[in-house]
Amino acid sequence: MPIIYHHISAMRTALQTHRGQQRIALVPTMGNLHKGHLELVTLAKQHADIVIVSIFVNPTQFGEGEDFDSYPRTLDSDVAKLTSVDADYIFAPSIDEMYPVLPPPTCVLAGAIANQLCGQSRPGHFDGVGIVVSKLFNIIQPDLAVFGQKDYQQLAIIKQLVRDLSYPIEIIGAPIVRADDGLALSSRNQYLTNAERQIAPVLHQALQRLAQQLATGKLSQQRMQASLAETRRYLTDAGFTIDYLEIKTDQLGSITTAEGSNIVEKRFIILVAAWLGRARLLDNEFVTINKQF
Ligand SMILES: Nc1ncnc2c1ncn2[C@@H]1O[C@H](COP(=O)(O)OP(=O)(O)OP(=O)(O)O)[C@@H](O)[C@H]1O
Ligand SMILES: CC(C)(CO)[C@@H](O)C(=O)[O-]
Ligand code: BAL
Repeated sequence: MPIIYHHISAMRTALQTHRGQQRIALVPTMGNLHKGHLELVTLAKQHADIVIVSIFVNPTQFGEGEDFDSYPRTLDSDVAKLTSVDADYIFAPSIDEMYPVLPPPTCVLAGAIANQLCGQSRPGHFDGVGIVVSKLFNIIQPDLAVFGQKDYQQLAIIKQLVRDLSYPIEIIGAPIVRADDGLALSSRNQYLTNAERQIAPVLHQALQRLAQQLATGKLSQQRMQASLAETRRYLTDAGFTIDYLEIKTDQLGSITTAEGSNIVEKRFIILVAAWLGRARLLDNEFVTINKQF
């Protein structure tokens, strides 16, 4: 069973016996763990000797009117799940422990990459992620940290944070873990009613369909926009309210258009966020253009 620490000083002391001798991995989470989180731990175990899972529902990344109060907090069952994958430590601090002053006057801002996609509909969200992840990195000082590709923008922002603040930490992106019907696992899936849960896999199906359309033939800006518009209609008809459906480079830059309006990139990513009832679902899918085009 993993050892649980609620205080920064005790967590740091425990890690002293490992530091320098064993490779330490951090898996940051907000708890209410599912198979997606457990895969992050399994991946971390493959790259490190000691795995710490942090469980902290971080208030600074929730906006006004968001689900901070109702976010599921399930520490006992999380501990049981982490025992099954052999996690070594759980770091589960209180809000006071993490934030002596709330909101913290110190900011970690990610710039342009954070002002698009999820950052547009959740202003300040990535500032909150930036500060809490910086704090976790400083407290744990891991050799590596694992984040899921489901939250692709978050992963890109954390890679930028590590580069810009010179953290000596390797960042590993873990593939999206899905239910059998293709729905990306997420703690917020439990906000779906039974009827909505039947519809939810359409999100991934729509991404796969769009990816297939875009991967074949010469891809012009017009054809890309038409396929995006058609997919937006398809999702809206299925009952989703689309927050965004966009195509970006793997670094989350804009797609470039050459003369003749053809798309330059041969590999790019489709990203979507869409509401279904009370749940805001995220997903993404990479597209690689078939070689002959
Ligand atoms: N299905 C998944 N596949 C891979 N990684 C995942 C998956 N779901 C969550 N993660 C990763 O787990 C880490 C912790 O995420 P978090 O605790 O917010 O879980 P979540 O299921 O994404 O919850 P939420 O519903 O709040 O988005 C993040 O790095 C996230 O990308
Ligand atoms: C990285 C994280 C644990 C920071 O609170 C959170 O944003 C999440 O669960 O993805
Ligand atoms: N997994 C992302 C955390 C959040 O939605 O706040």
